[in-house]
Amino acid sequence: MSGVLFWVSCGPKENTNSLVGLAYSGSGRAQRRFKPCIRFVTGASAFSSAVTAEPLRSSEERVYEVVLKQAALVKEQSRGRKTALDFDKTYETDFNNVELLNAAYDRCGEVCAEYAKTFYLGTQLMTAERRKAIWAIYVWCRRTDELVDGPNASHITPTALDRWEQRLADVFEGRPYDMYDAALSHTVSKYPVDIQPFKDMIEGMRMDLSKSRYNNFDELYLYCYYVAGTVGLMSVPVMGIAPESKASTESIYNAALALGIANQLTNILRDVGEDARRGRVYLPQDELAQAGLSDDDIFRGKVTDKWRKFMKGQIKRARMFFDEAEKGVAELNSASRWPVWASLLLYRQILDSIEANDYNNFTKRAYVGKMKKLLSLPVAFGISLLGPQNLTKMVKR
Ligand SMILES: CC(C)=CCC/C(C)=C/CC/C(C)=C/CC/C(C)=C/[C@@H]1[C@@H](COP(=O)(O)OP(=O)(O)O)[C@]1(C)CC/C=C(\C)CC/C=C(\C)CCC=C(C)C
Ligand SMILES: [Mn+2]
Repeated sequence: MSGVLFWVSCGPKENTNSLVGLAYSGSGRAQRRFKPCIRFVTGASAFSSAVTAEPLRSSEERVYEVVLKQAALVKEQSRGRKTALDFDKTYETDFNNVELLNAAYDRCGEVCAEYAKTFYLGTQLMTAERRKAIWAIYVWCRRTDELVDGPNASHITPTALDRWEQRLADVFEGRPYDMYDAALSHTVSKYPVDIQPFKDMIEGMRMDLSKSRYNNFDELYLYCYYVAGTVGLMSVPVMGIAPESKASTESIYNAALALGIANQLTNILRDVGEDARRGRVYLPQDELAQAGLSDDDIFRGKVTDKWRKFMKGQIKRARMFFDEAEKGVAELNSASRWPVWASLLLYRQILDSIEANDYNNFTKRAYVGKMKKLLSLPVAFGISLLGPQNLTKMVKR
């Protein structure tokens, strides 16, 4: 992959970068047949989509196909199709490129340290190569999210997202536009990372532009996959699977997907009030109706017994996704487990905080205090070494 370091300045005409505030800050295996797992609403999938010609498939089934494809790619690599070593050799022969490349990765690390301090700390145990690659992926995700969530979000059009996607294709083909892209270009050449989850994340951003209500959990699940489940699928090929793991690749990817879904559901539950003030309701409309609630109750923002009961159910489902995710962490390369446990523990505690706020997610932001955040790091470290059960046993002793 020569040429990865020569990013071209003639990117998409609309400078998507300038719309992404942080971009130039500078500182900134149980073989399983498909089995729909965590379903709350068990009725037939209401996800019929606009594409009526397609047979009715639930979002979970559609997403599981992506999971299988990603898992197959990793297997291909382990059969020796493309090895990290081959690429290292290419770069080690050109010192200047290596210097530039390192600078590009350093910039990614800086962004990561600025935007996600705890996560950045958590990456410190990973091998230098993997850590840098995770930073590069993080930065691309952050920039993509900033397109629709950042200060210039109101100017973002579907065309801008199309350009961002074209640029992504260029990055995957070794034609990066800037330093951050260059790091990602190198990462995707080195690890068996597929473009599909990246494209899907952009699809999630498109969804955010056009959709502000979700009829049922099936629709919400798809959205959560797009904007967060994809992160799990992008990260596993870099974090690596433990050589001693007996689990199927599919089951590990499934756990990674579950962690993304759990995180996003948690985000949604935390931000109910904030989202409502932007005219958005991510909670499934049919479940709200079943609980005797409507958008108006959300806009009114009063914590009632109906609301508490509804929220308990939503929190329970998010926790089930976290539980599903936990099963996969022990299968990752040992050095990669720590940041994953750290992020899992931190996010799951947001759910505890919503409960502690007596389910007032209209005007009180659930958060994890500094002390608890800091404590999560050694706890995550302990779990990543000993496993959750063994750690609990040790603590109880
Ligand atoms: C080790 C580790 C945690 C790696 C992931 C690193 C990475 C590439 C993170 C990217 C995160 C990102 C910027 C995503 C863009 C879309 C987005 C913002 C999603 C939400 C994240 C939370 O961010 P924040 O609180 O800042 O949200 P606001 O924008 O402020 O609303 C998400 C909720 C999703 C994040 C999803 C993950 C971190 C999934 C992680 C899953 C894995 C790493 C797989 C682990 C593997 C197994 C086997 C369990
Ligand atoms: Mn966001």
